[in-house]
Amino acid sequence: MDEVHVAVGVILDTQQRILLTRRAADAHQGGLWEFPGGKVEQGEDVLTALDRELREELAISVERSSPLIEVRHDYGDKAVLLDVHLVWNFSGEPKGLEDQPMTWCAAEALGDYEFPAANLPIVEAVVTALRNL
Ligand SMILES: Nc1nc2c([nH]c(=O)n2[C@H]2C[C@H](O)[C@@H](COP(=O)(O)OP(=O)(O)OP(=O)(O)O)O2)c(=O)[nH]1
Ligand SMILES: [Mg+2]
Repeated sequence: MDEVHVAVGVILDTQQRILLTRRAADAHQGGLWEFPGGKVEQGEDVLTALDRELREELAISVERSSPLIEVRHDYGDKAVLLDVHLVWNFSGEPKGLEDQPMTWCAAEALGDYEFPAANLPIVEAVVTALRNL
């Protein structure tokens, strides 16, 4: 099965809270919370894709980021490579341009949200990264 390359942003505010959005009910892994992002286009650099997706979905643009983790996961109906980056600084005020629910969540509260199965190692990596600041 072809693997879908996805640029994913763990977007932090000044208090190190994390921006979560909820996937549309009819989308793949619908209704679950996610870290914003989307598919890398043919020939596109992952950071370019991340910036483009965050502009499209949230009207923000990435100012400073660092790689966090790469996660491969096969859902059966779809295989993904999540290329996850911490977004330390961004410009603009995030708003759900696709009417997606949105919330800021402290790292220690990530366990209260339902994520797609592929996100488990991401959540662990976020908690570790923020604990070690
Ligand atoms: N953005 C994002 N996608 C995730 C996460 N976890 C996870 O399994 N995925 C999966 C769900 C999807 O199969 C794929 C991302 O695709 P997407 O639907 O966000 O892609 P996109 O924004 O380009 O949207 P579209 O072109 O399909 O409308 O990665 C996550 O935390 N964030
Ligand atoms: Mg998306």
